Amino acid sequence: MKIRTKMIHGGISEDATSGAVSVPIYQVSTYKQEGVGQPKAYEYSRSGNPTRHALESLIADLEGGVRGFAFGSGLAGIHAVLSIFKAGDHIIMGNDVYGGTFRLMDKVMQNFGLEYDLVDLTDFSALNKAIKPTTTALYFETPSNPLMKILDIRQLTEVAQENNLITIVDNTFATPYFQRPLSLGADIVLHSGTKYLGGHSDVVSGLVTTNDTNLAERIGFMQNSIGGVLGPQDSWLVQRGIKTLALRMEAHATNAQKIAEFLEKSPQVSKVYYPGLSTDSGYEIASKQMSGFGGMLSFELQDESKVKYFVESLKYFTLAESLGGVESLIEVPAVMTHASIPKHLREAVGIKDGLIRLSVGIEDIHDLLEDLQTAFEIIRN
Ligand SMILES: Cc1ncc(COP(=O)(O)O)c(C=O)c1O
Ligand SMILES: N[C@@H](CCSC[C@H](N)C(=O)O)C(=O)O
Repeated sequence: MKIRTKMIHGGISEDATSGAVSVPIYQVSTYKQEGVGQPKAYEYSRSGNPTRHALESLIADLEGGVRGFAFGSGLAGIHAVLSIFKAGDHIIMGNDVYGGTFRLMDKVMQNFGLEYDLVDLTDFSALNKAIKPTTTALYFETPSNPLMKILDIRQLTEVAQENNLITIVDNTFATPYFQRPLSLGADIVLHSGTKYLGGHSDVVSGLVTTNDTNLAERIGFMQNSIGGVLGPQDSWLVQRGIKTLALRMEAHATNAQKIAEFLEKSPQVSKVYYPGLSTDSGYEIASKQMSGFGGMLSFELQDESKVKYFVESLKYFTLAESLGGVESLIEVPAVMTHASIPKHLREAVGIKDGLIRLSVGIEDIHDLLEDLQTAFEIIRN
């Protein structure tokens, strides 16, 4: 089955008992048992729920995993995954990750004894130097949030395998439509389902999958033990969102490419970060491992002092945190999505105070370009 068909017919896509072509919302907490300790398919909705199970089987199918897991947020999913490790284990994390992921590692997991180092994973000698006898996993995003840094999944997983490390890839920006890390050697893939998978800025969720049955067992144990599961209504919303993922991702990427090319030509812009530009440092690897470049881009203005004025001058780009919905959003990572990373660390990886991030929606491109053009004119005057 091709990926576009899988989005509609993959996993569990209809109700076995009624024939309903959309899996119903099983709004239930518990299930009648046939005898003492004899549940049928489900026993309690934290441990399993048919609507959530349908979504979980879909993400596994889309990413090529053996089992999927749905959580109440992307961070709840990341927390469950990091919880499979033990105190003293060391994790190497890409140095350009979502601010909340950094905060979870630095301020929460570290208190439980998990150790970590942030490493520039485009630099293989830095990676090799960072590996210690206690290193157990390699964790990264590609494209990364917010610099759209592209990491070579195949090469990184080869290093990880040579050193017995588990590779965990946050595939939120690319989605399984444009990139499937498990097929490139990764062990665990995770998503903020809040973003492109849900696709309509109306649900917070997290999805995880793996192609390793032992890891699936460990993640499943943590999902049930910690309990940060996704509710049935939200599971249904995410599954519905995924049905149109292919169409949306094509539209996001087409618009983002045009906006990136427009920004690159603007005299008021000093730098554009978008892997679909042939001048971008990630273009070559992205062309190899992705089938499209996605809908996210960042840029810097020549005059950093105009950033606030610029982002507040737009009509169709809503000033808001989050991404991946049908509507275009704009934000300033240093003070919004990545404010939880200390300034010196942010600046060391290149997240300047003036960096602007766009989540390019699927509106008419002419309106989006006109909106940006008008804002440039406003700040010039
Ligand atoms: C790349 C990435 N991963 C994970 C997360 C966490 O997801 P959530 O907000 O759904 O917890 C986010 C954003 O929040 C993100 O941008
Ligand atoms: N204020 C929130 C930050 C949400 S960021 C949401 C998303 N990952 C994005 O990058 O836009 C927090 O502190 O958690």
